[in-house]
Amino acid sequence: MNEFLRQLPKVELHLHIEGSLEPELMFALAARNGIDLPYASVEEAKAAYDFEDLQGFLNLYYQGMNVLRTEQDFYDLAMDYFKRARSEGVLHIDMHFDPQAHLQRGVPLEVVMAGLLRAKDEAEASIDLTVGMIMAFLRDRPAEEALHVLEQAAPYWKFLDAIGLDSAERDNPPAKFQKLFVRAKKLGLVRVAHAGEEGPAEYITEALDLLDVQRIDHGVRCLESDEVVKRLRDHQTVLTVCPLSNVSLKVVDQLSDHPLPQLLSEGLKVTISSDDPAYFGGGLLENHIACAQAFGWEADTFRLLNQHAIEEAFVSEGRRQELFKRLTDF
Ligand SMILES: Nc1ncnc2[nH]cnc12
Ligand SMILES: [Zn+2]
Repeated sequence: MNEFLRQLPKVELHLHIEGSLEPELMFALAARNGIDLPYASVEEAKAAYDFEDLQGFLNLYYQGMNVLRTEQDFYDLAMDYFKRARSEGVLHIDMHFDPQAHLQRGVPLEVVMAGLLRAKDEAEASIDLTVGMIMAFLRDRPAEEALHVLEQAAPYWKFLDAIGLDSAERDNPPAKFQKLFVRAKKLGLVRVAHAGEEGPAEYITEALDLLDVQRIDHGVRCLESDEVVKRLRDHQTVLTVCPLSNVSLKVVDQLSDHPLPQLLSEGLKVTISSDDPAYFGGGLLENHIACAQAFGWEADTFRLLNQHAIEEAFVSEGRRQELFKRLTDF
C-alpha cells in the first residue's frame, strides 16, 4: 500500500509554504543570514514541535520564518519542498503564503514574491510540478492592514490564483474580513478561507455567505451542524482537510478519532493535504500513509480524494485534463 500511495499521482490544495521550512534548512538559512536561533540543534528544534493548540504552533511558525530574509531564501524554501513533494508523487500544489508575516519583519513584498515566483516557474519548467499561488491574510491582524497589503500587491494580482484567510481562528470570525473579500472579488480574484478548524461551524457559514469563498480550508467542525453539512454537500464545496495537522494541533486526540471517514460518508467533497509538513510530521505522502493505517482505506478512496483535488485545483484546463489522465491510467 505504501508504494502504491507513493506512486499515486497526488494533488495538494492546502500547504503553507512557510510551514514547509524543515529545521535543517532553518539552520542553514540562519547561518547564511547571521541569525541566532532559539535551538541548539535540529533535534532540539524538532523536540519543540509539540503543540497544545493552533496558537502554540503559530508562535513557533512565525518564529521559524524569521530566517527568511532574501529572495534566494524564499526560492530555496519553496524549491526544497517542491522537490521533496515531487519525489513523493505530488504533481500539483496550491501554495498559501503569508505576506504580512514578512512585511512586519521588514521583508519587502517584492522579495517574497520574486523568490516564490522563481521557484514556481522553475518547478513548472523542470520538475513536472505545477503550483498555484494563494496570498493569505492573517485574521489575527487588523482588517485595514490586510486591505492595504492587498492594494500594495497590485503588481502581483495577475500571478495570484486566489486569496486566503489563515492564522488564529478563535475570536477572529470571517465577518472581520468582509471588506477585503468584497474588494478581492471585485478584482476578479478567487477566494478561499480557513474555517471550522478550531472555530465553530458558524464560521463556515460566514465564510460562504460573507466572503463568498470557493473552498473551505479544514472545515472539519462542519459536523457540529447538520445544516452546514447539508449546505456543503448540496453545493459540493471542497474541504481541504489536513489529518496530521489536526492531530498535532489537538483538533482530534488521535487519527483514528478523526472525522474524515464520516465526512466522506456524508457525501462531502473531501481532499487531504499536509498544511505545515515540517511541523506536523510529514507531507502529502505521509498524510496518505497515516490515513491508510488509521482508517484501513483502500486504493479507491485515495483515487477519489485525488480526483476531488484535481477537480478543484488552481490549474489550467489542459493541465487538469493531463492530471485526470495520469490518475486514471495509474
Ligand atoms: N493550520 C493553520 N491554521 C491556520 N493558520 C495557519 N497558518 C499556517 N498553518 C495554519
Ligand atoms: Zn492551513
